[in-house]
Amino acid sequence: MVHYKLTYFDFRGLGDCIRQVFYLANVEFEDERIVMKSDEWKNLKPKTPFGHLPVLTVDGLEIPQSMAIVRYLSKKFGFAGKTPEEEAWVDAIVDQFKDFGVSLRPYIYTIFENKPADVVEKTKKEVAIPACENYLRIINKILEKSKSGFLVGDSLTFADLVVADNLLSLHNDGFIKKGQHPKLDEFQAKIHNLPELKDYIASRPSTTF
Ligand SMILES: N[C@@H](CCC(=O)N[C@@H](CS)C(=O)NCC(=O)O)C(=O)O
Repeated sequence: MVHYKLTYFDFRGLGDCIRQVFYLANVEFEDERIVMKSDEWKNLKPKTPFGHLPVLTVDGLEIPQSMAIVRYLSKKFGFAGKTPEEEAWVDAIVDQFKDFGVSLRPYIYTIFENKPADVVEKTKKEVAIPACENYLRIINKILEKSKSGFLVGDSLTFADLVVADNLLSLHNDGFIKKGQHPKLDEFQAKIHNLPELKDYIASRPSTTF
């Protein structure tokens, strides 16, 4: 049996969609959770392929980069799209999610660098909120056209996992208010209530992001 070990931090972040693929596929994995501000991470960081987590170890082979990992597992377990065109759309949505993350950076830095409250608020208003509105508009538009309620095709793909978990973070951060985007709320609930995921989602440590 293949031995999978996922090394990530003790929050959802970029790692939880990977954990969720294992639950969906009902495949055992070692879920190694590390505290970011710890000596354990300080010692491990230089030994990782790219100096970041997540890293997936497959029978001793290390694979870095969250989206490469989730795509690799999804291809193996059948959640990457059923045709080359579906695969392209799954990748496009995930790339859009990554672009959204990049566009939020100036705002996130104001928080990490403890900038004065007025600078944080200004960056939130001028950068983060418009970026968020643009991203949510794109996802909404895709869902409005979807007949299955999934983002691509008629079954779940890893794009659904990535987007649904990110929507939860945007709710937790106050970027989305309950009821403001019913289609997105409905979508997130649909994914997180899938029978294969429901118990894990209910029992996982509750973190803001
Ligand atoms: N593009 C990378 C980004 C990885 C990344 O930035 N990971 C963060 C946690 S989400 C990290 O390792 N932070 C700790 C550090 O850089 O020391 C991916 O998607 O895996």
